[in-house]
Formats: sequence, structure tokens, C-alpha cells
Amino acid sequence: MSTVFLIESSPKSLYHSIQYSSRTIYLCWHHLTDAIREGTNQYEKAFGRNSKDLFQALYRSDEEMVKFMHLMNSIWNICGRDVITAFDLSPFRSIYDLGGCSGALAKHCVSVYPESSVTIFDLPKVVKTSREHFVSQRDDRIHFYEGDFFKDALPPADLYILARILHDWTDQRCVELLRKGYQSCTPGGGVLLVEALLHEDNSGPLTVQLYSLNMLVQTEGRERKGSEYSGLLAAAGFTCVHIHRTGKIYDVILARK
Ligand SMILES: C[S@@+](CC[C@H](N)C(=O)[O-])C[C@H]1O[C@@H](n2cnc3c(N)ncnc32)[C@H](O)[C@@H]1O
Repeated sequence: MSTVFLIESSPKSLYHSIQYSSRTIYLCWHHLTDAIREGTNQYEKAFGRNSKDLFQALYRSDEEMVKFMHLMNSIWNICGRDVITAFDLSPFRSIYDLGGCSGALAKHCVSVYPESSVTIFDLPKVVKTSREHFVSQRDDRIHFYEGDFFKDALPPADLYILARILHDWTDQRCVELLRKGYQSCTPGGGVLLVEALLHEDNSGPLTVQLYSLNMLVQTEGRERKGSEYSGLLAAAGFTCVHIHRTGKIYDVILARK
């Protein structure tokens, strides 16, 4: 067990995830009571950083950014394939992974769908680090795009993947982003949401309830139910929405134009 999940060099290692949890995330959890009272994240108290720009606070140094990228990367070595195969994505040839970070999901995607290409769209310094340290130049079906998905236009694509993106943001910002996806995707195209879903009666799963508290202490968002994501997608214009619970940590929602 420890050889598979704890040793840093193991392909399924959770080493970076555990390090980030103990050295960064728990510092926000120390202020959980304040987070619940105030309904806001706790960067100011934990790190003396204003979180008006959430990812500027998260990436307060290059070192912190790389640690975060390793954290994001590690989980997809365990359940990335389940997420990418939850629906048949082969009809989507041009795919943008919005907030694609280290490119872990992009790699699974081009390996499962050899006819598709995936562009990792992320903030400029994340894209540079992803290109230099996470994605091999031999992956010639993986491309990069530096941008801000709230400020910049989205390049047209058949499918936009948003994996663990919406849970960072308020409903209003989610609809803003989904609407951009709706307007920019090709006819018949859509968005693929990858998130941990709460049960419809909020009774669990316990891990997702804990993730939601984690979102409270760290972000502007929360974990949601499938019906809540359907509501956000409908508000952005999407009518055809399919929800797939994988039975693993992350679930998948495909919405088509
Ligand atoms: C929670 S991480 C998810 C990363 C990746 N999708 C995954 O599941 O491993 C959020 C990602 O969104 C990116 N991001 C945040 N704000 C952004 C913006 N305004 N424009 C583009 N990317 C952004 C971050 O740099 C980060 O890579």
C-alpha cells in the first residue's frame, strides 16, 4: 500500500497531495470556525494574503504554484481514466481543457481518443510550467493556450472540459464561464464537467461534504448536487444534460449545445 501511494516516485503516488494538505490546506482549516461564521475563505488569516484574486493568493510564489500543480496532477493518476471514459468523447475532435493545469487529464484524453487533440488553456505562468515540466514534447496532440477564461474570449472547440473548475466559484461566475463555453463551442459541441457530486438530499457522500468545507476555507465556491449543475448549465443555455456517477471520487456531466 505505502509503496503504491506514499513513495514519491510511484505512478499512483499521493505524496504531493499529502504534503500540500499538511503544509498549505490545513493552515486554512485552522480557521474553519471563522470560515463558517463569515462564509469566506481564510487566506488572509492563514497566509496574510488578500484573496480578492483567488489564484493570485493560491500562487503567491512560483514554488506554491508548482506544489499546487503537483497536487492537481496526482489524483488523475488514480481516477483520470474513469472520468475520461465515463462518456464516449470520440466525436469531439477539438477539445479545450479550461484550467487544464498540469495536463494530466489531457494526457488521458489523447491516449483514450487518438483522433482528438487537447489544448490546455490556463493562466500564462501555469501553462509555461506545464509545458516545461509536466507534458512531454512527444505528446504532439497536446497544445497550450495562455489566457484568462473570465477575461478572454474562448477559442472555438467541439468540447470544453472543466475539471474541478466550477467548484472554485460562485454560481454567478460559473454561469458566466459556462455561457462563454455555450457561445464558443461548435454546433453539437458541449462541455464536460468533472466534479465530486453531493447526493440530491445532501446526505453525503461524506468525502464530498468534506471537500465542500475545503472549498469554503480555500475558494469562492462549494461542491454541488447534480441538479445544481444542471441548473447552472440551463442558465447558460445548455438543454441536453447527462449526469454520470462514476462510483469513484469524481463524477462527470456532459452537456451539449
Ligand atoms: C482547481 S484547479 C483544477 C485543475 C485541473 N482542471 C484538474 O482538475 O486537475 C483550477 C485551475 O484553473 C486555473 N485557473 C484559475 N483561474 C483561471 C482563469 N481566470 N483563467 C484560466 N485558468 C484559470 C488554475 O490555474 C488551475 O489550473
